[in-house]
Amino acid sequence: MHKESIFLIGPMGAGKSTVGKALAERLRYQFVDSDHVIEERTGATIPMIFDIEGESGFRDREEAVIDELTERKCTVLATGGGVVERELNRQHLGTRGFVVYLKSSVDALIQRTKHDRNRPLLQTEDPQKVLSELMERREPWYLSLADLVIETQQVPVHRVVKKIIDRLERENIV
Ligand SMILES: Nc1ncnc2c1ncn2[C@@H]1O[C@H](COP(=O)(O)OP(=O)(O)OP(=O)(O)O)[C@@H](O)[C@H]1O
Ligand SMILES: O=C(O)C1=C[C@@H](O)[C@@H](O)[C@H](O)C1
Ligand SMILES: [Mg+2]
Repeated sequence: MHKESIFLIGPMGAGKSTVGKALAERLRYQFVDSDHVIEERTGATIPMIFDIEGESGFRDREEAVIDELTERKCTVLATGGGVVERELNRQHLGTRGFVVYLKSSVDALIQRTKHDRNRPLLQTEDPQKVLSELMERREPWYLSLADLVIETQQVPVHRVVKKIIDRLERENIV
């Protein structure tokens, strides 16, 4: 099967944006990050959107952007960690491209995100608890959507990219 675009899914801090950019460069694909597109189109940061419109306002914007971006060809799409919350997003991701789940432990995710204020859901007393609860709900979706699961724990970004490319080439996806 030849699927033309690569969709990266996984929780906050999994490395979707970082890995996605490097992967797109290696494949000579376009890179697009749905969180960035939402911010550009809204003219506001994600924390501002959450403040003003709530999470559901953000999810509505995300759903519209995902519908559009999953139609693009030869693209690496980095999604937001909560993209799997909406059924329509799951349908589009699952039917329009090759889905890679970047997997990591909650501990590693916390380490990677702890200095970053740009993730409103983690600006709480106990981000570890919040992230664990989110993972409990979301991981079954990540796993069921994934054509490929890549462990990213203790693996530097360039090695994650190489692992993905090796699999894509071996399976004749790119
Ligand atoms: N494999 C890795 N090893 C170590 N650090 C990493 C790895 N992948 C990403 N990081 C670092 O973790 C942080 C979060 O990465 P990134 O922003 O790419 O995550 P994300 O999956 O896009 O998160 P979000 O869903 O919030 O957009 C960054 O500082 C990045 O440099
Ligand atoms: O996990 C989440 O729900 C989110 C992840 C980020 O990528 C952003 O999309 C936003 O901060 C929400
Ligand atoms: Mg990101």
